[in-house]
Amino acid sequence: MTDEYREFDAAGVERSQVTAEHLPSDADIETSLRPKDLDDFIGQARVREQLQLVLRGAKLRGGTPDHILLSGPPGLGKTSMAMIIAAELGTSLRLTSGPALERAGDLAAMLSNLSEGDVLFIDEIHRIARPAEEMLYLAMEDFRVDVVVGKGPGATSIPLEVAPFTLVGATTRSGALTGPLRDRFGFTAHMDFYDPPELQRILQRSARILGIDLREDAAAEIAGRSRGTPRIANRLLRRVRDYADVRADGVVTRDVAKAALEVYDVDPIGLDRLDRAVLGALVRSFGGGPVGVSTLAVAVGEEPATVEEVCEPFLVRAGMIARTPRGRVATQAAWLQLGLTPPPEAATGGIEVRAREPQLELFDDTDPSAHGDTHPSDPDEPGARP
Ligand SMILES: Nc1ncnc2c1ncn2[C@@H]1O[C@H](COP(=O)(O)OP(=O)(O)OP(=O)(O)O)[C@@H](O)[C@H]1O
Ligand SMILES: [Mg+2]
Repeated sequence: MTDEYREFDAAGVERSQVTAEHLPSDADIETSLRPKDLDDFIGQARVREQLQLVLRGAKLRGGTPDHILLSGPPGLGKTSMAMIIAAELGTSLRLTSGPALERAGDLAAMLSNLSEGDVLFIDEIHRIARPAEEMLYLAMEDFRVDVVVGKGPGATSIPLEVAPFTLVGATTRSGALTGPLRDRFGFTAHMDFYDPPELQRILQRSARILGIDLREDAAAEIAGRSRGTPRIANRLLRRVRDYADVRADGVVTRDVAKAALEVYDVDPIGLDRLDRAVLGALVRSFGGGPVGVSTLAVAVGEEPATVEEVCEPFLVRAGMIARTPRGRVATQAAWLQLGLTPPPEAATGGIEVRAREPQLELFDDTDPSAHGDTHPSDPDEPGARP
């Protein structure tokens, strides 16, 4: 591994190659790999179709489209999509982020600089400060802002016109948005994890751009370990390229990809260090749950937000964690993933888990052979069936 690609966290621990978080080393490469227009954007067929209608409709009428909210886990293409929206509209994109808009004045300056039809992109919009958020309501609805000058009884508010613009907000936590803000978006696009064939096409496109000789079965292998996330797929591709260049003849075959991913500790379904830590804590320290997300975060030494936004969505999607009103619960798949026998009351995944009731029937009315898993009853295992 070359040093320029290595990332370390505050504690000096090397960052995993498979987290979906945006790392500084991504910056340049991501720019070159970003899809440029809607046709170039692979996957998210539904979102693309919906967006196309929103954008074309506005173009036909010669107006600006409604404000658009893009929501979904990190690395699925929200920023790319915002850039595409501006490109499709043939307007310019102004970029900022929620945490940068601490004071309403910052936002007022941004808004008053917009030209008609511009796209204003606010990344991490759920982190916008309250005063800026209130100013945004008015700007989104009436295309004006009230700038307060002075303090106390002498303060006056000066109304300021804002050119009609389209706000594109991106968030990894649409649930954290206040109701009034969410209501002011005319269209919300939910970006979902990509399936392996889509990731394979993304990898092949990236390989073409980066000049990597990537064989089809190798692309499939990497796609399967990318956690449904294009950013991770592209990152793994770069790691596999390093390996191919250093230890092979530069050609990425399936065997080269497999060997490389093994070196980088990417497990066959793409779980990373944090995923495994969360599953391990949930199962081993909390007996499978239910446990609150902040308790879980403390147990693995991470911020609750990271566990909730970066790690959990994929584990839920992979059917390993269930969210219940009483907390997070490990499903049978999670126990099996860790090589442990699931207790009888473990959820099967994707179902609502009920409060303390005898759940033995849960197994009895499923045909074990149907999912190739016989749930052996180990007499030493607590909770094993007689
Ligand atoms: N549909 C896609 N087709 C091809 N490449 C994609 C696609 N979606 C994302 N990518 C690639 O993944 C990278 C990450 O995407 P992007 O930065 O848009 O994600 P994001 O959702 O904004 O992430 P974050 O929440 O961390 O800001 C991009 O550089 C791009 O190369
Ligand atoms: Mg982004």
